[in-house]
Amino acid sequence: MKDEFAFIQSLLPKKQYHRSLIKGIGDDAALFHHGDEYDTVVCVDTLVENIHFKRCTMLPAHIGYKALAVNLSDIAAMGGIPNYYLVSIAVPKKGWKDCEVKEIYDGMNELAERFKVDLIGGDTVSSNQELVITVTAIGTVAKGRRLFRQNSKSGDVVFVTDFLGASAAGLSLLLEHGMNYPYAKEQRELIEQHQKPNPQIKAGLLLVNMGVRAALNDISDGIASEANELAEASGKTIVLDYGKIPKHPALGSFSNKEIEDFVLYGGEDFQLIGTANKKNWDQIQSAFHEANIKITEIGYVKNGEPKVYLLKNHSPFILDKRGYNHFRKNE
Ligand SMILES: Nc1ncnc2c1ncn2[C@@H]1O[C@H](COP(=O)(O)OP(=O)(O)OP(=O)(O)O)[C@@H](O)[C@H]1O
Ligand SMILES: Cc1ncc(C[n+]2csc(CCOP(=O)(O)O)c2C)c(N)n1
Ligand SMILES: [Mg+2]
Ligand SMILES: [Mg+2]
Ligand SMILES: [Mg+2]
Repeated sequence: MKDEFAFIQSLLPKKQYHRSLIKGIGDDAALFHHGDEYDTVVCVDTLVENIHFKRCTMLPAHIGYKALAVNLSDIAAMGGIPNYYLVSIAVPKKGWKDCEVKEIYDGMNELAERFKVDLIGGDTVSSNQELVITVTAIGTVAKGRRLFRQNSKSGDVVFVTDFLGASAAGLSLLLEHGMNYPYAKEQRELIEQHQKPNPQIKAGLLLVNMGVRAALNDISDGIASEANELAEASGKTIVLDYGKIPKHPALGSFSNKEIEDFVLYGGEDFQLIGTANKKNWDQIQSAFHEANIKITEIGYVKNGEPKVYLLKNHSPFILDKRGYNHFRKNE
């Protein structure tokens, strides 16, 4: 296989059996009609040993925590509330103690308790080499209020939550020094963001509860990739200003080139990038301020080809859909 996204495009079904389906393949999660007040939202994501983590980058509890977090992040990107999750785990025949596998579940449980999500099932199998964990998350979103990637309109503000770049920087430290190294406080902050990302459920909900039109996507593959997904889904041009993108304050010891790579292409920050009507922007900012969630304007949407431009030192260049792509070489 050459390209993850081209493969997914080739899977789009030509027909649909159920009228209750609102959105299938193509967003962070699928959505279908459920009752009068809510729609159901469902997503699934997998972590694979030596692709998403190594034994030297994550403890078992981190693996569990992150496997659930990446799914709750997709629910957040739809403006949903997570309710349930299922876990499928393939455990290598050698190298994993029972208590370590249990710790994976302890890590999941820590996050599940925070967001009040119930473990309702799963599957347990063996594998020959590597550990694989797949989580399916199920939630609800207020009827008609979902935040699809295709919702961007010309004139919208582009925004991002919190800071970017921490996870990739944390990973680079872990790959260089491992977990048992006397890291400085700032370095530990970056590592924590990599091992235990915080799904922005509250941010998605704030937008939904305000009833504003917004497009939303969570940042798993890097902002360059996710901004392109918004542009493609909405058929609009997105212009981002590099100077306005909030870089994690603990990145200070890295070079400008490294910071740029982490922020634009690193991925796994699990922040939300979105667009919203300019006329609602003040209201959105106040609501986020009150909820103590950082949100930053980083660009705008305009009519044109579905592309992303990045303004750096006032000159624009095309920001390619580069970032993490399974099957492609990731620079
Ligand atoms: N193998 C597959 N079969 C069917 N649908 C798929 C498959 N892989 C991905 N999809 C669907 O394609 C869309 C995009 O998936 P993708 O995994 O890129 O999004 P994501 O989960 O938000 O990102 P990430 O996995 O990087 O966190 C989703 O609707 C997803 O359900
Ligand atoms: C050991 C190790 N090497 C590299 C990475 C980086 N990485 C792996 S998958 C991915 C994108 C998100 O995954 P997906 O698209 O499947 O959601 C990224 C940025 C890592 N986490 N651990
Ligand atoms: Mg996503
Ligand atoms: Mg996915
Ligand atoms: Mg991905």
